[in-house]
Amino acid sequence: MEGVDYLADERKKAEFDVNEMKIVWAGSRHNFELSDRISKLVANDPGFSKEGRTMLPRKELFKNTLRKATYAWKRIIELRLSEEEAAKLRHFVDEPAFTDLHWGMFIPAIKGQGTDEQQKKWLPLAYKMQIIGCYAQTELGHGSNVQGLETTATFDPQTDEFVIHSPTLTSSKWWPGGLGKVSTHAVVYARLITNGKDYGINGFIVQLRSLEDHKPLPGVTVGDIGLKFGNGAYNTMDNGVLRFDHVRIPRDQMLMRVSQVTREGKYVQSDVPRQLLYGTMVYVRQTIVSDASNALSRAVCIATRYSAVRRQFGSQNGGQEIQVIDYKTQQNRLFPLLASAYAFRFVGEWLKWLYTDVTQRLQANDFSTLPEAHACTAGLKSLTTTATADGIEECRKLCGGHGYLCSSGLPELFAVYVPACTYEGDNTVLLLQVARFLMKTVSQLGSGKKPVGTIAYMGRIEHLMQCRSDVKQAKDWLKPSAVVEAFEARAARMSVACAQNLSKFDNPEEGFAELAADLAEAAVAHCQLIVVSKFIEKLQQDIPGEGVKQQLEVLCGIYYLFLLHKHQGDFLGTGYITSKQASLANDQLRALYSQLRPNAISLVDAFNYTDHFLDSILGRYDGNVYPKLYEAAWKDPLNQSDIADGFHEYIRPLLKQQLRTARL
Ligand SMILES: CCCCCCCC/C=C\CCCCCCCCCCCCCC(=O)SCCNC(=O)CCNC(=O)[C@H](O)C(C)(C)COP(=O)(O)OP(=O)(O)OC[C@H]1O[C@@H](n2cnc3c(N)ncnc32)[C@H](O)[C@@H]1OP(=O)(O)O
Ligand SMILES: Cc1cc2nc3c(=O)[nH]c(=O)nc-3n(C[C@H](O)[C@H](O)[C@H](O)COP(=O)(O)OP(=O)(O)OC[C@H]3O[C@@H](n4cnc5c(N)ncnc54)[C@H](O)[C@@H]3O)c2cc1C
Repeated sequence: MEGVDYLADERKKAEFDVNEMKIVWAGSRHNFELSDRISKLVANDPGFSKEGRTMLPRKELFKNTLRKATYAWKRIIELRLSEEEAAKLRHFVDEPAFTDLHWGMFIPAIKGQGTDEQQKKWLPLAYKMQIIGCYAQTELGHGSNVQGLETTATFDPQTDEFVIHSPTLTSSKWWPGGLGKVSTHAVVYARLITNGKDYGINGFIVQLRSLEDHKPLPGVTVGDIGLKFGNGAYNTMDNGVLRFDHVRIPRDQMLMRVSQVTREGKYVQSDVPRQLLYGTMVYVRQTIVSDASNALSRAVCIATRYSAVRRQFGSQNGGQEIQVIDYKTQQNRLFPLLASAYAFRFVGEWLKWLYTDVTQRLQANDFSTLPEAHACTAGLKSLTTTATADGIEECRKLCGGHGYLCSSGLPELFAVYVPACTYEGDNTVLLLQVARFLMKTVSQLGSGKKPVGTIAYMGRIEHLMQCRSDVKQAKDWLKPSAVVEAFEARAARMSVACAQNLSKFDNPEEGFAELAADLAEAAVAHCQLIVVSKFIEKLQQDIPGEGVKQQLEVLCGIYYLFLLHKHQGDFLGTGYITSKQASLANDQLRALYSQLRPNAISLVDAFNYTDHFLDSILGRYDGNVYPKLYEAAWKDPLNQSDIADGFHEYIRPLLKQQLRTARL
């Protein structure tokens, strides 16, 4: 029945002001109003329909994405949307496209690594989309190891040009999004060679295609790398392959903020750290952390609503069966994911602040916080994307068989999301960057250099190495100080243990390689401490709205107690807690599940997702799941006729043969 809210009873149970929670989730009233307005604008526009997307063959799917991206641009111009509104519109259109890389990496790379003059020349063209760009770093043979890239950019002083060349098959650029079929330009990362000397990697703006007929320019071989995981999903993106055969570009297309090559071919290093070459990656890793809460909350919204609709077992005297959300096992799988979505939201907000802060400092030539910004963006990108990808898959399982249908929205969400664990730095490789930062920090303790920011706790290392938890009863685990100390002591002890083991090796690099798995675990402990601390700090702010703060306290408790339970080996092994205290933590966790249960539906309503954005029959706002699943099945192309195509060729002969066999 249309118009009936099957989840109305659930919504009546809420013990907090959902509208105020929507504002907390959005980050501010302004953000809420912006998201609300733009998401509805997109949902109500048939030009952005998602109908049949997972059924389209690749060519049609891709063309449809081009149509949508162009239509989005048209609406952005017609409605005179600001940059912020335009980014929101692209977000709610919800289809990976070349525009993500144009706006998300090509433009930021020019902004971050181009001189003022270069920005003045290229940015207006890019802002008007008169050129379309991508970020071409990864090669067939090298992705994680940026210093290992093989493409060369050799300066020719005769002509004042760089010659861009792919010397080997493995030097072919491979993966850049938007490269295969759309981009006219790319920021290409190549080894800078001048006067016969190799100065390592630098960025260059290279035109790839004609702006007239879009044909690849002479010396450029470019195409799509082929079909990727999942139906629809990331196949809307033209991840590309690119080879250069001595392609010439003017010298001033080398991005020259970090280093320059003069007219005479002299290499000049600016007084900014070389690591700024990696700045675009830091920026994108930060946006990926913010985006993790979008993806996870979406999956959790679907699984929570469906868990309240779905009933199994326990019917008594002909009454209704039990809602699966009431099973403790379901809660133990679902509620920590709900809590994680909120936790990642807040740590994403904080990371955005950190990124803005480091950017302002860089502009004032203060590079002191760059290592911390790198460690935080790398570590949190790794932590949040791993948890989100695993969480989406868990949500699919939480929806039982129906979660496996594309109409649940979950398979496509997973297929689109899971490469986040790999792109912008493989998650293990990034954790090892955090571990290096931690080992450096431990090695400098006692040198007089005071650790600050997210590693300030290392400054209390003596206390953290010997303190013990003073939790005596389950509710003591609700005290922020008890929790923060537990996570600090665990992280500090794991780092110190790694440092002690490392010191046993004569060659530190050999030791690092041998102990890499332990180091990655220490990095995870450090990153989890950051997320827990930022959630607790959020709760120390003034949070208006009846019951809102209390719900966030419950979520925060679930987040850290679940982590404590899952990693209790670390907490017990480092000797900070006893097995009795671990068991009390688990008692408290169960109690928090019961407190959360009546609020579960309203907590996912607070994400304020439209049905268009969720694109899931199981996650519909009104909970009207079964009729809609039934209706959708009949839209499948296989159901266009009663008799399947292929019946006469394949099924009929088979049946005849069986008849003959039966007669024998
Ligand atoms: C694009 C997305 C945005 C779209 C936006 C559109 C709007 C939509 C609206 C909303 C936004 C939603 C956002 C969601 C995004 C989803 C879409 C994503 C699309 C996919 C994009 C994918 C793009 C890519 O994958 S690009 C390629 C990325 N490649 C990598 O990440 C490679 C990883 N490898 C490395 O980074 C390096 O090789 C390394 C760090 C592993 C090692 O580097 P190295 O060998 O040079 O270094 P060392 O280990 O020796 O370190 C030396 C020294 O440098 C320090 N360091 C290293 N890296 C950095 C850094 N980045 N910054 C600062 N410092 C760094 C390191 O710590 C060492 O320091 P020491 O002090 O110890 O010497
Ligand atoms: C969907 C998608 C979009 C992408 N978009 C772009 C783009 O727009 N532009 C671009 O330039 N690139 C892009 N990439 C490429 C991406 O950045 C790389 O794939 C990524 O950096 C990982 O590198 P890799 O593929 O070389 O992995 P590899 O390094 O080959 O990883 C393989 C395995 O080796 C392990 N490993 C590697 N090094 C180490 C180490 N030192 N210690 C321990 N383990 C290690 C990894 O953990 C992993 O398990 C994209 C990739 C994908 C999947």
